[in-house]
Amino acid sequence: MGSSYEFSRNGDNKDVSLQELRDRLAEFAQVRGWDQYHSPRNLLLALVGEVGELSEIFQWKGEVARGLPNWSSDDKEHLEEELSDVLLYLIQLADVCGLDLGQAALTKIVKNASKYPVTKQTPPAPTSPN
Ligand SMILES: Nc1ccn([C@H]2C[C@H](O)[C@@H](COP(=O)(O)OP(=O)(O)OP(=O)(O)O)O2)c(=O)n1
Repeated sequence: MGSSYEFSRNGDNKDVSLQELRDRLAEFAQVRGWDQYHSPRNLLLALVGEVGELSEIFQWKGEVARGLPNWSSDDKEHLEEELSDVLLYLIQLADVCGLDLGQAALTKIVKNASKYPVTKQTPPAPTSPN
């Protein structure tokens, strides 16, 4: 039983679409009979729980440099997993709400751009020679 691609990874490095993730998640839930539990509220609570697990990774670490230069590969793998859990629940939440998350996000980016137009940046003040 199970889908032909259930355990396959994206081996050719092509972009993964939100639609593919949505479809795979829908099948994952459907073949396990978990649809009944995947109400919007339950998925939201699961999402918030995973955001908590994601936060724990950064808890007490102080500021973290971009690119995580000093992190072990185990720590980075853990971060990948928790980020994925958040994304996967977010995609499922949008799906059971009947929303197109990709289109909604694109629309929101356009809206953000008109709310925050690019302005000419004032260069930083020169430092005093003495
Ligand atoms: N009813 C469920 C249960 C799990 N998942 C999927 C979405 C998440 O990607 C992952 C979450 O699984 P766990 O609840 O086992 O959480 P973790 O993977 O974070 O495990 P743990 O909390 O033990 O670290 O599984 C799902 O879609 N629907």
